[in-house]
Amino acid sequence: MIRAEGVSVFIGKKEVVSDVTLTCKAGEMTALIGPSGCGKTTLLHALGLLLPVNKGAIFYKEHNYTKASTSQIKRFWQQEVAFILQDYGIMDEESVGFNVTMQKDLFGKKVKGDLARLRDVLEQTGLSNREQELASYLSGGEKQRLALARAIYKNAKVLYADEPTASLDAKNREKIIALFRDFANKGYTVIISTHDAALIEACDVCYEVQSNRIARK
Ligand SMILES: Nc1ncnc2c1ncn2[C@@H]1O[C@H](COP(=O)(O)OP(=O)(O)OP(=O)(O)O)[C@@H](O)[C@H]1O
Repeated sequence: MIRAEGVSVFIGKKEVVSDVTLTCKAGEMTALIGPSGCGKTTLLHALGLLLPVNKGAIFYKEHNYTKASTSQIKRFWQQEVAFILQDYGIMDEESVGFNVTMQKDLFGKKVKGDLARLRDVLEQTGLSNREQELASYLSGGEKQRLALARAIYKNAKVLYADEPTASLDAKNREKIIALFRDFANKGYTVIISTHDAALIEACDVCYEVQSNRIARK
């Protein structure tokens, strides 16, 4: 569970996120919605501790992370969460397999980790048999699916996604929405910034960033 209490974020002198109080519950998909430029990505980044907040606090499991040390925040990123962001967080010069498992010999190219599970998550995300390929060969939509494969492999407890279906065709969109649903059904927290009507429809809670309104289905 991720909770924002009275959170405001300024970029320069501009208040981009204003006094947000929001709980993103475990087992639910929460959509951050609103017109372009209203602050969805900024709020998503603040909820993921990628951006400092200027007012208020972010809580994870009742622990106030606004006061956390750098090492506590790093542990949160490494052990608890996964990000599917617009700039992907994918290492282009590494293989697909490495990008999922994040394990290999220091100077080798061999993919390490749990290979059966790696192949399973690649199949789930429509990237079967591509573990040896360089990530730079993937399209934008494939890279987003690769980031989701990493999140599933990692068993992340909180998933942050920024416009995750923006560059997908209808078939892959459906597949990815179903995977997000599975994630939430396992009891994990899913937070998604999106304009996609089909994805919004699949969410349990919608938060309108501009008006600070919450709609629960
Ligand atoms: N690094 C930055 N420097 C200056 N302004 C920024 C920066 N990041 C965001 N902004 C501004 O903050 C506002 C909110 O941006 P944000 O990306 O959070 O909006 P968004 O709702 O996610 O938009 P979109 O739907 O178009 O992705 C915008 O006006 C944007 O120009």
